Amino acid sequence: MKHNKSSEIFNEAKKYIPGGVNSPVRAFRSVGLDPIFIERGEGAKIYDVDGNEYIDYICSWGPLILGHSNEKVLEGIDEVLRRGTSYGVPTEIEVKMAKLIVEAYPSIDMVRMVNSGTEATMSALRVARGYTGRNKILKFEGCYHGHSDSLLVKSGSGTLTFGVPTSPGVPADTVKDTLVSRYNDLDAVKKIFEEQGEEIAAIIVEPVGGNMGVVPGKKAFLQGLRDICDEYGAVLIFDEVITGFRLAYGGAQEVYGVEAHMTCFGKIIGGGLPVGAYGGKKEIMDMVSPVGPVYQAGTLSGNPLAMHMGYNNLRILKDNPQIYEGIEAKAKRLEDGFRKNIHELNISAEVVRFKGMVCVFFAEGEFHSYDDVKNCDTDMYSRYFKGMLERGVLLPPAQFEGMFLSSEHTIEHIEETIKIQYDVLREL
Ligand SMILES: Cc1ncc(COP(=O)(O)O)c(CN[C@@H](CN)CCC(=O)O)c1O
Repeated sequence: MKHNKSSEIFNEAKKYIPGGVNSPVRAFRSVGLDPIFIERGEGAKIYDVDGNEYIDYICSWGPLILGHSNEKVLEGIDEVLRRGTSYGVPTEIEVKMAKLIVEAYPSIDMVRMVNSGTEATMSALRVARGYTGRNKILKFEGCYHGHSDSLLVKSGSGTLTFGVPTSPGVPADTVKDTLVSRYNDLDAVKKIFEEQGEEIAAIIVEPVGGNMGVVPGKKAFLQGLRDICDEYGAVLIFDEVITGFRLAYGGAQEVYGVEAHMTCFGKIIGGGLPVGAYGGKKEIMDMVSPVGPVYQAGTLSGNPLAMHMGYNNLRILKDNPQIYEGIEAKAKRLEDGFRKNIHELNISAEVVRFKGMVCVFFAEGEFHSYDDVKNCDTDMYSRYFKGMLERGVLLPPAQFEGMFLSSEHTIEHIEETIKIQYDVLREL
C-alpha cells in the first residue's frame, strides 16, 4: 500500500498542529507508524487519501455504531443545517433527545447535554461533589474518563491510594483528592471506604473497561460499588461514554442489572457529531444551574445538528433491537476465528469479548485489571497492527483500546478479517 499523500499531508499538519493531530492516539505513535489521513467513510469501510480501502474497526472510537455516512442517520440533517446551526436559545430537539435518554435508562430522571465525554465526566463529578459536600473521588487504574485535571491521575507509590498526576500541567493539589484503586477489586474499595468513606463524594467507573483493552467489570464488583455508595452516601457514576447504547440500548446498566446514581455519555448519542451528556436522579440533577448552585454551561451544548444526528442514531437503535444481536453475533464470530488463528499458530495472545466489544491482548492469562494487561507485548501489537493495516484492516492504533463494530460490518467483512489475521499472525 502506498501512503504518499498521507505522508505529504502529515508533514504539513505537523507544522500547524501538535503532532499533526487533534487527538494523540490518532498519531499512531503507539504502533510506531505515521498516521493515514482519511478521505471518506462508507458503511464499515474507510478510505484514505491514497485511495486505500480498509475495513474499519475504529469507527471514530465508538460513535459510528451504524457505520459511516449512514443515510438513515443523516436523514433530514441538511434541512436542519439550512434552518440554522445554533441559536444559544433552547430548541425542541433537545427536549426530545433528553426524553429518549431518560426513557432508555431507568436510573436517569434528568439529563444535561454537553459537547464531549470529558465534559460529561468532569461535570458529573462537580455535581456529585456539590451534592454531597465532599471533595474526594475514587477512580480505577486503567479506566479513562477524558482529560479533565482531576481525572488525569495514576496510582500513587506503594499502598498509597492517593493519585499522582499523569500529565505536567496538572497541579498535585488538584489530584490530592483523587483516590485510585484496582479495577474489579471490591475488597480494596471497601478498605478505602472504611478509612475515608465519609469524605468520598463519588466513585467513577467504566462498567466495562474500554481503555485498557476490553476488560469487563465483574457484576459483583459493580453491584458492590453501588452498595458501598449507598452505605456511605457517595454517588456512583457509570462512565458509559463507550458502553452507553452500545452494549444494549440501555447500556451496561441494562446488561448487568446494576443501576448507577449518575451516568455519563458521549460518542453514540451524537451519531458522529460532538456531544456528551450526564444524567441521574432528580435530587442530584436539581443541583445543576440554573435550578441549583452547581455551575456548568456550554455555548454549543445541545446544538441542533448533534441533537438531530444523535436522535436519529438512538431512534434507529431503539426501533431495531436486532442490531445489537447482529453486532454481538459478528463479534462472537470474530472472537472464535481469532482464537482459532492464535491457537493454530501458537501465538502468545488472548481474545477478550464482551457483547459487541472485542480485543486481542498480546499476553496470556486472564484480564481483570490494569495490572493484568500492562505486560502485554506492545511491540508485537505494533507489528500486528501494521500487518493488518497493509492488508486493508484498520484496527485501533494501540494495544490498550477495543475494536468497534457497527451494524454495517457484514459476515463477509468478519470472515475476510479472520483470514487476513491468520496471514498476519503467521508472519509476526
Ligand atoms: C470511557 C470514556 N470516557 C470518556 C472519554 C472522553 O470522551 P471525549 O472527551 O474524547 O469525547 C472516552 C474517550 N475515549 C477515547 C478512546 N478510548 C477517545 C479517543 C481519543 O482520545 O482520541 C472514553 O473512552
